Amino acid sequence: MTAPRRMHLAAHFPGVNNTTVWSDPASGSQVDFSSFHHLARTAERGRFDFFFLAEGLRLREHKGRIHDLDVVGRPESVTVLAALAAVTEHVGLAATVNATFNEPYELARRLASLDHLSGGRAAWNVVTSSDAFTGENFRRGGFLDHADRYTRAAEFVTAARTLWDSWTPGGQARPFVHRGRHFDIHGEFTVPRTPQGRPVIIQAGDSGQGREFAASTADVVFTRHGTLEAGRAFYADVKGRLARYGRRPDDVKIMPGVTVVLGDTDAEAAERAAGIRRRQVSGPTAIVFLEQLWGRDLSGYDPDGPFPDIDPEPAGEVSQGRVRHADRLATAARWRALAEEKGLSIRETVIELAARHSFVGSPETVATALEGFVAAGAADGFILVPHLTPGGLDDFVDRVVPLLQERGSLRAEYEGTTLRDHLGLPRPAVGG
Ligand SMILES: Cc1cc2nc3c(=O)[nH]c(=O)nc-3n(C[C@H](O)[C@H](O)[C@H](O)COP(=O)(O)O)c2cc1C
Repeated sequence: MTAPRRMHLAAHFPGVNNTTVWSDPASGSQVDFSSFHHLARTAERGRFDFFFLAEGLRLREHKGRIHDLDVVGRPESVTVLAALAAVTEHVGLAATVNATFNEPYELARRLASLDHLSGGRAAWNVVTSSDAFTGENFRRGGFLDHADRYTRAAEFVTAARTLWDSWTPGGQARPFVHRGRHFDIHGEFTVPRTPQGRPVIIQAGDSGQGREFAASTADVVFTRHGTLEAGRAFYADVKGRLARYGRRPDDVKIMPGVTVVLGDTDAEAAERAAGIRRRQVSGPTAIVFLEQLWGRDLSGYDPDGPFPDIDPEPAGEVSQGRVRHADRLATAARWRALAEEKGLSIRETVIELAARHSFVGSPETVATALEGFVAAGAADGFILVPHLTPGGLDDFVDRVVPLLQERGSLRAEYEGTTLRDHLGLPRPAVGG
């Protein structure tokens, strides 16, 4: 029997979504350091590659009020990770930081500092942000179109690499120069070359441009394509783009964000999953979910009743922040067809659309399914998104991780010290 392929695992600290059941009595603070500490230590106990923090630069609004499904506020990622560096030893520390509103010199300095403080465990998830609403927080306002956001992001990473590479491995600072469309900078970088040479780059965009950016630049791709079929298509697409940049399939790790619900038996897990889904989508949550697409007030509808028979308002905006629907009428028609075909209420339809769990079953069932994804070329690993903070991955690490380790599909111990070591990525040569 050949050994199974090793998978890479990461832990996602819950953020802006309705995955997290903040109303659960077992749910803790999203701000207290003890929450970050607990989840990061759990990830390390499970020999995960990295701990991941998302970023939202503006609290979403719904009907002019702070969106009550969101965590109301959270601390800045690099700062949190710097504190975690002191209380963890091995696990990678990945910060989502926007490339539209920051500047290369300042961010490269912060990430290089994190790489030093953590002994080579820093990663940067390069996101571009999607809206003028977020931009209003900044001096630059809306600032860039979708297309320009990726050219800026690509140039941002190139500039950051120039800065990271400007010190010789021997410890000499050399002047740097970067001249491009978005940045024209030169000078001397203040942070010596870091343990990883350069922090790991993660990318999370899904458009053609986002995928191209990932293929040219990223070490890890965080994707939403968490079903077997969609995962395989995405995986083949992104890996197929690499050769154009002189890269090999193994140079980029593809990691979908997934949820796991465990039980002693598959039946018990299925029952728990159904209960969690209902808590993730309350009646009012379901109406809000629909209003985001409809762009109009639907508060008169009964969440346990049939789907609205009126159409969305094509130009209506009741929500501000990261909700995007390309074609509202077509999407509404699709949702309505699903409701009618299965005889579902509004709430049941939203549960079906928004709260499906990726892996549900006993520890054996889940371990086998995760391995199946990797074997089938749908993923190189997974970013686990728990529904509870901070204890939501305790069970996974206690019950699934030992099985994966026994079967050889997950490392039993860390074999290197840096995040690049965990991911099997070489330390880049200066200027390479
Ligand atoms: C799985 C996933 C996670 C993301 N996480 C964040 C995030 O934490 N913060 C953020 O500002 N944007 C996040 N984004 C948004 C992307 O950076 C990007 O702005 C957005 O997907 C639009 O780009 P696209 O059209 O290429 O998909 C995420 C996107 C995906 C697919």
